[in-house]
Amino acid sequence: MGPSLTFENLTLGYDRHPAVHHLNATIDAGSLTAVTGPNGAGKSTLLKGIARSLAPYEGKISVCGQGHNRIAYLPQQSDIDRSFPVTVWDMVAMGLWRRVGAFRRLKNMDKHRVEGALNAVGLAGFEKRSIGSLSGGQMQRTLFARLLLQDASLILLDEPFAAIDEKTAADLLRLIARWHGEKRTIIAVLHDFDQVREHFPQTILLSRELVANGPSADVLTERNLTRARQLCEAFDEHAGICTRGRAA
Ligand SMILES: Nc1ncnc2c1ncn2[C@@H]1O[C@H](COP(=O)(O)OP(=O)(O)OP(=O)(O)O)[C@@H](O)[C@H]1O
Repeated sequence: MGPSLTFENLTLGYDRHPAVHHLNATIDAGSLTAVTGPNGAGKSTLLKGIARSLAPYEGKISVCGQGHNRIAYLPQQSDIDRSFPVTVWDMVAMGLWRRVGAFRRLKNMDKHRVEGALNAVGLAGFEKRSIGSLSGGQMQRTLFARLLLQDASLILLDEPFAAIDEKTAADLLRLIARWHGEKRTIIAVLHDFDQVREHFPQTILLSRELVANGPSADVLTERNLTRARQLCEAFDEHAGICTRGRAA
């Protein structure tokens, strides 16, 4: 079972400007949650906070339960340097680092694991290709194969289906459903509300602050979406960290 998460008065930001503001919400252990909201709503920032690549200005994120340290984070494709000279095989094999160490040779069993992950994402035969030569969809499949090997209990996906075709999205959604069946906790930043309604039981609707949190059908109402848009439009980009919600 993956861990549960609690956000308590969480404020995250950059250069003292808040991007996620006074967030209070919970994510259940083993749940499949979409984080959605307008552009600039703080969705990627929230994932960075959970992945611990960004420390809170205020409040905290508690990750509780077994395997709370086994976090896999898939950043947006635009954040990944594809000019790095590495093959598909090596990129996927990096998913085993935690288990085998970065500099140890792979045993036969590990090699079978890498092959299995490549087969699972439909990339058999691509082993020797450099990642710089892949299409966007093939790169995303490569990154999902690496996630398969990471065997994490908390999986963070930032816009995993941006700029990929329907077939690839459907294949990757099946992998996500498999992880959900294995009771891992999965959090994905998404923009397609129909996709969220169909495949993600829980949603956090964010617009710097929390708009709504709960079952996707209850969260993704016209009323909430309008409120999210209004909040984002009204937000002052230059606002500093405020003291609202700060303990006296
Ligand atoms: N590294 C950074 N330095 C300074 N400001 C940043 C940085 N990253 C994001 N921001 C700002 O923080 C705010 C939230 O950005 P974030 O990327 O979290 O939004 P998002 O909801 O993921 O947006 P999108 O849907 O466009 O990807 C934006 O105003 C953005 O300009």
